[in-house]
Amino acid sequence: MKNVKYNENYSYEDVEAICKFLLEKSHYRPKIGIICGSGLSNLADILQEQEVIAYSDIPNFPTCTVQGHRACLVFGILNDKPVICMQGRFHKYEGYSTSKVALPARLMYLLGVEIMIVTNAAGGINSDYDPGNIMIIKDHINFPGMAGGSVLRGPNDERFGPRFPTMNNVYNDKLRELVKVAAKNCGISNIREGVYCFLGGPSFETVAELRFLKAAGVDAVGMSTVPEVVAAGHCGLKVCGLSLISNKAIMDYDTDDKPNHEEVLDTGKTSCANIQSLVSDLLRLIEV
Ligand SMILES: O=P(O)(O)O[C@@H]1C[C@H](O)[C@@H](CO)O1
Ligand SMILES: Nc1nc2[nH]cnc2c(=O)[nH]1
Repeated sequence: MKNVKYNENYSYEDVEAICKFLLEKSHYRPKIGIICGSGLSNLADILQEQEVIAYSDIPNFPTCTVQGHRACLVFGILNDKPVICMQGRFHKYEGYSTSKVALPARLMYLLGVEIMIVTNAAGGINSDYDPGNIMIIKDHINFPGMAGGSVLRGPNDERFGPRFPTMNNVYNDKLRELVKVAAKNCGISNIREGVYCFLGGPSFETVAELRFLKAAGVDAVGMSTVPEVVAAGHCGLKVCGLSLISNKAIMDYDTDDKPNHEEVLDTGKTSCANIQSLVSDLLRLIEV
């Protein structure tokens, strides 16, 4: 087991100190931030003129404990735009405090990022979805948030955003349309658009839970993203969310199939090239 500190709280000043460290280390002033989901760390490979900083070299920065998350920050250029890419996120189920899970979005905000592109691996609940499909997140269901476990729970620091932020259009409609254009440009036909549901994990869902989610209108289920998106929406970032459908949710009792993290990582390996072209063309289309 790594010697991981789970519970520290990250105040505005703590995030500011990390931001200052990075701005001193790097000459980049990123306008776009990317978070890589499980098995999708290679997404950062599309950045040119890279400056890579390991999370462990950043004072007071959390680490990653989940396989498939590389724990590096990569600065670089993509289609003439300065970008920061996080190879590895912090999940609530790892035991991290809410302010640690919110850190990537808040750090991006203080660095001057305007658009956050967040990716994840998710289980496909919609019966039309297959592994390898890419789902543009149109909206989310924040299960822990609906039950009092919001990433914004606790004292509100107005310097990040208001006490009661709206989540309408948090997955920015113009960005969603641009992703569709980018998918066409790249010849990616297996693009979908749907609702992502965030559950606490780390156990995968039971059949009964999956049937419940399907009845509630969920298209894909995962264990991340929403806390980052809520924190990003809180501080006014525009968000684009992409789920790689890594496995089909198992909705039947009469099967020996089981979801597993290896399958999730394998789909990431085989589908990362599609996400790379999609994000690359999206950045060409975005104006910042
Ligand atoms: O970080 P993401 O949401 O991409 O990772 C998913 C959810 C769990 O962390 C893991 C399960 O295989 O993949
Ligand atoms: N909760 C959940 N997260 C996932 N991440 C990748 N696949 C899955 C899944 O089937 N369920």
